[in-house]
Amino acid sequence: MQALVEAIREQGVILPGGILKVDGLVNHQLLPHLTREMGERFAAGFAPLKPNKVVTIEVSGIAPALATALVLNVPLVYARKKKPITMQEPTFTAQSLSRTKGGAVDLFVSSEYLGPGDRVVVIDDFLASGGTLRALAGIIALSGAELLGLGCVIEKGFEEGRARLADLNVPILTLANIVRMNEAEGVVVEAGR
Ligand SMILES: O=P(O)(O)OC[C@H]1O[C@H](OP(=O)(O)OP(=O)(O)O)[C@H](O)[C@@H]1O
Ligand SMILES: O=c1[nH]c(=O)c2nc[nH]c2[nH]1
Repeated sequence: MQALVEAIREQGVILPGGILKVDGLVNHQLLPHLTREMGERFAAGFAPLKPNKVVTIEVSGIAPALATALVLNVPLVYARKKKPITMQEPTFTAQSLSRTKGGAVDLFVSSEYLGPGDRVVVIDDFLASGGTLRALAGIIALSGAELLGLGCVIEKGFEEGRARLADLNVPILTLANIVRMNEAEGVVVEAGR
């Protein structure tokens, strides 16, 4: 997605610990036209699989996931990181590590909104180590739903999350790929795959 690649080139900042700051387009401020195109790209890629639900994780996954769900015309379910008292039991839960806040994070999805018969596409903002998507895939498996595909806005190819998720045996679609990033070269980014 060329517009995304250009926005990352313009705004991406390398932070310590191998973190790419893209707060101006994905993680704090959103650019609606860019978000809409993300949704269109994911929807075009996944529509042939006939999903009936999009699943993501709060908070940064919600915008691209909603843009995708709008085009596919299916509901969007987002995993919560704290279980609210409104959430109906039984719930499906898994743990992941937060890359930007540190520490373990619990993810919760209620059986009220995910279960057998659901055909799910997962959308998130970053694919880095793959740990978060692995946790969400675990929740989907626990629920009895079928995972059809994974879509991430930005892949950090050098963290090799894609290879780690290969055993899930589903297509992985990303819109921009960070090949490497360092002080000398800056952020080396190409179209996703
Ligand atoms: O592939 P991984 O190594 O698991 O990294 C990707 C995850 O890390 C971020 O979550 P984080 O909890 O940092 O932030 P968020 O609250 O902005 O979604 C991001 O939103 C992805 O969900
Ligand atoms: O804002 C972010 N920048 C990153 O580099 C990253 N990796 C995983 N999750 C991330 N979030």
